[in-house]
Amino acid sequence: MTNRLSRTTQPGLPVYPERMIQFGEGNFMRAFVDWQLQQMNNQGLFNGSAVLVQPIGQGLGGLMAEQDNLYTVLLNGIMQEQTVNSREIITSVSRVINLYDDYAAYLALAEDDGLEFITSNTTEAGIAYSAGDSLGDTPPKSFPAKLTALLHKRFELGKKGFIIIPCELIDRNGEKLLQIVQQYAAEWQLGEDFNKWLVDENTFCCSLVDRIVPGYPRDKAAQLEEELGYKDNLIVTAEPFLFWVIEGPAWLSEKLPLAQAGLNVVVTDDMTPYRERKVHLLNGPHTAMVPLAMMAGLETVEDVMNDETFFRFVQELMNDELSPMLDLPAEELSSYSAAVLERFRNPFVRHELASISLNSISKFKSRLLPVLLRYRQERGQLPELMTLAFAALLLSYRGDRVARQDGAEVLEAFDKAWSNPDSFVKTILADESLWGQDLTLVPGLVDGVAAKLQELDRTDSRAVLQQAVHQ
Ligand SMILES: NC(=O)c1ccc[n+]([C@@H]2O[C@H](COP(=O)([O-])OP(=O)(O)OC[C@H]3O[C@@H](n4cnc5c(N)ncnc54)[C@H](O)[C@@H]3O)[C@@H](O)[C@H]2O)c1
Ligand SMILES: O=P(O)(O)OC[C@@H](O)[C@@H](O)[C@H](O)[C@H](O)CO
Repeated sequence: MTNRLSRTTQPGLPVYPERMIQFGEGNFMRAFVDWQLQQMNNQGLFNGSAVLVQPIGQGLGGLMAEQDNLYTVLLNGIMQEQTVNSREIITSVSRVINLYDDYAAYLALAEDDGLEFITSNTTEAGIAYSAGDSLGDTPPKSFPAKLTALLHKRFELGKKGFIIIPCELIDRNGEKLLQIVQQYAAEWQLGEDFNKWLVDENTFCCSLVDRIVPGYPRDKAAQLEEELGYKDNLIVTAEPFLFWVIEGPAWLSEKLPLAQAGLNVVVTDDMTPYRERKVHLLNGPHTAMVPLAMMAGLETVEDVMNDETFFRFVQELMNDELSPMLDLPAEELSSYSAAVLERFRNPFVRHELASISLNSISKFKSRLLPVLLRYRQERGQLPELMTLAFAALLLSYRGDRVARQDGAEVLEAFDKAWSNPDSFVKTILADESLWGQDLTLVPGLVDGVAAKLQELDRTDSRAVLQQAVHQ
């Protein structure tokens, strides 16, 4: 029986003053932001830790406390053809506040002049307005309302504002967060002076994060415990690759010297091209491969990459259909695509297709649909592989071949449309609540998707793919 990871079983680990408030204690943030704080601390460039705020009642705060807020990050993968297998005990988290248990401790963060930064990842669902929240709630329900309460307390104390960098994977996340905070400020009548302080004294940045973080290595936990010599219930596995684009003022690079620490971080005044490249060339292929591969019985991204037919599908999708539609230099797109393929091929992390499949309809809408529509518009024909992936997605939402994971309203819309198979494609493509527009108006789309869907339903996805890709 090995000892649990703690400051007692691992004496002598450094302690840093709190400089960042971080909403979200999930796997991603601990392997991304906190891992980067650690790298800066290791080089004596930051000397700071993050105090984590658990944004919903259920979370990892209890487990973190049991381990004195320590955990191990394992980086496994191949980077620039070199194998990376590293492990590190992360000491850059000071504590986790569960604001449902101790709201006073949360609000007290406003008093600490040492705290300069706020980061967050509350999933795509987190940056949202929730009607009914009020300043007196302990706590308010939504993340932006919780943040507004903290900022208001800070303002009342006459202190300086924060540099706020949300990491949620939604477009223009910093602007959206500020907008909702302003909405609460208006609703709660916090006054003109607060509104002015909010904008003048705080810096809301938009950001884009990129690192594949499969999380806790359930299948290898026992073996790792033996290798590490301690038990750690919060191990996070991640790929070595990382990229963080922060749209913000140039001086931020000095305040938060991530790039100086050798980390792949860009501070820019326009993150748009980076966002499009990542969302369409990494997340897009992820979402496209999921229904086709799951219907063929594959389980992980690595399985897809090791299967010749599926690999060709991914490669041709990226090279022939996605890249030509992106407004970036061809060279940059091809080197990014090559890096993505290398990351997908990572033999050390088990990235489950089922986990990527969560909320696939909204993912298709943002990751693939805009490119499909642009292709149709510019080339006067449908992109074959994207159309095939779209058909496979719609078929997979019949629910009889692979498990569906999506919101109740989405599943209801599909069940209703599938109740009449003859008109299914037309009904579902007409549903503006799913796609933000009536897709039956796109010339040829209903027939194109319906033909592929029938083909997939008649045979199997591998056979259909074999016809579609260039052998
Ligand atoms: N895992 C990856 O490879 C990866 C990579 C890039 C981005 N992301 C994004 O990061 C997010 C979190 O991923 P993870 O792997 O850390 O998951 P996780 O389940 O480990 O953590 C989820 C975190 O989000 C919080 N949360 C969940 N629902 C919320 C809500 N409604 N309001 C406020 N907070 C909420 C939880 O408290 C927790 O801190 C996802 O949305 C994902 O898109 C993940
Ligand atoms: O995390 P999700 O569920 O939004 O999407 C699944 C993957 O596409 C995603 O996690 C990528 O691996 C990640 O965005 C890489 O940075």
